[in-house]
Amino acid sequence: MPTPATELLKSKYNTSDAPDIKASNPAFIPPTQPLTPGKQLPTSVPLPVLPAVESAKRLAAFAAVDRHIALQHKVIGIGSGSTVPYVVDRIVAQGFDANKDRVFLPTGFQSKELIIKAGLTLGDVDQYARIDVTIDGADEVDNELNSIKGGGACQLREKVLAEAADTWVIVADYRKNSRILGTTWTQGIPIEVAPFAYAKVLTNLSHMGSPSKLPNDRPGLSLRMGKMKAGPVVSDNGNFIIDAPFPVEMMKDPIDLLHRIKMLTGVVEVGLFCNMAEAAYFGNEDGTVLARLKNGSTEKISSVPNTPELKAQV
Ligand SMILES: O=C[C@H](O)[C@H](O)[C@H](O)COP(=O)(O)O
Repeated sequence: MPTPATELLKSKYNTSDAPDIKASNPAFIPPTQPLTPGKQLPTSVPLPVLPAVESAKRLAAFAAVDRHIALQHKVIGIGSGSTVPYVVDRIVAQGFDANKDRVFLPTGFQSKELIIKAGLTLGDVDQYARIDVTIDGADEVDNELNSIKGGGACQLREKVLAEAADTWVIVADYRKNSRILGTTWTQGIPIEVAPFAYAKVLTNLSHMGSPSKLPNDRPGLSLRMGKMKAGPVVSDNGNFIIDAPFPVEMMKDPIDLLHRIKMLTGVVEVGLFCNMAEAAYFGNEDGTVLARLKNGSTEKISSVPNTPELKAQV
């Protein structure tokens, strides 16, 4: 008996008993069935042309899926942020057969919606403690593949799905590629805290050296407040978020900083992800992708199959 999810998934792939969705979906990529590992998707796919930064995100996401999500991977973690929808698009493009026995675990409300809307099978990390691959975005990534995450307040679930994964991969655009964390993501390390403990943790962080003001009168250490909502941002887990910037000397050693912050009672999780990533993919404005690998090597991927030509992007 097919489940509603199977039916939705079938319809995504334009199988014989489903309506032709090509006309209504400009990002539709014809399924390759059966998909064989390493097989390239068909050419001449009508993907929409995107502004440069969005195009860079899409390139990174597509390259990461092509390299890290193979047929044998059945439990897949889907991260959060604006780059991740392209990850889901590329996974969907692997075809019905590739996806029908897979389960997808979200890192928050947004990715849960993405999984459901794509017609993929939703699971959770309490059912699948071991994940084959998790792909996620990041706010900034350094040379050692340490990253700042939590710009969207998802870092707790993101870290659980990163740790549970055999392979954790970062996707981002060129703006996130950095030498020292805190260079471009200046608003601070996102820290999820138990609501009743926030004032105590703010005091602790201040004593640790997080300034209350940044140059040019920008806000420093602070409780993250909602936009279009009176009061603080509340995470998917019902907690508050503190943004804590630190001086560059402290940011140079993110592992030490992570350990010190994590030890503060009331802290639930810290948006510093250290020594976790297998690889990071950065989409560039020129249509290439920079792959930075765990072993310290880098690779320039000069073209990603089935993406609009560079000339179409500029
Ligand atoms: O909490 C949010 C996450 O850590 C995101 O993965 C991160 O903020 C990056 O998001 P984006 O891809 O939109 O820059």
